[in-house]
Amino acid sequence: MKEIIIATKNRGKMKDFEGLFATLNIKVTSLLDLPEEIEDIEETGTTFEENAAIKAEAICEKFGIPVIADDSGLEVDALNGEPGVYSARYAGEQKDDQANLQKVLSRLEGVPDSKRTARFVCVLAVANPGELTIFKRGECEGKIGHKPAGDNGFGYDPIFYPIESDRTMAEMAPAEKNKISHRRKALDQLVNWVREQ
Ligand SMILES: O=c1[nH]c(=O)c2ncn([C@@H]3O[C@H](COP(=O)(O)OP(=O)(O)OP(=O)(O)O)[C@@H](O)[C@H]3O)c2[nH]1
Ligand SMILES: [Mg+2]
Repeated sequence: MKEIIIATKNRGKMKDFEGLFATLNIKVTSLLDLPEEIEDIEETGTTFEENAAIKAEAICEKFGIPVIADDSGLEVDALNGEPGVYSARYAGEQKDDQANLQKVLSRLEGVPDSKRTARFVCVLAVANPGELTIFKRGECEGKIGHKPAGDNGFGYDPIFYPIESDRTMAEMAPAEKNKISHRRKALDQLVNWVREQ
């Protein structure tokens, strides 16, 4: 079985990836699974692409092997695209999913359903030693609800209704989220690209 490192410390993302890569017969290892502790990588970019490249290239350089990184987030139209690249730390440095989603809900108070459109974005960067980093992007359109619902997933999943769904992403089974998610779409693009090589 092939193995690939995903430059992430986010357990929610890793759960998604484990499901997504299982069908490809690839074992995924996160930065939390490595024997040595990996220092936090500062995400100084202002785009998903920049931050994904920073993470993938830092770990690729350290180990000299191919690495995938995921930079992702939620863009809410009524908030001019916020929280965007700052999704993980929207309510502060402690990366608190509950506080983050409550902040979105309170900023959207009084905003009618028709204006609660949003999307999840996922950019995957693949860094290979001595090669240019490549990027694949996936987006999942939806709407922000009025209160959290569901216990699955992570982050903003309990307040995000994918388009034409009457359930939030946190109310969906993991396999169901993995059929329609931004992460799934970005990975599909990446798999297609690999097949074309
Ligand atoms: O409900 C959600 N379902 C998702 O599927 C999803 N994907 C991303 N997000 C949000 O966007 C941040 C990523 O920020 P991010 O890419 O910098 O990752 P992170 O800092 O959490 O971990 P790392 O991969 O950098 O180690 C996350 O923390 C979440 O708040 C999601 N929320
Ligand atoms: Mg991060």
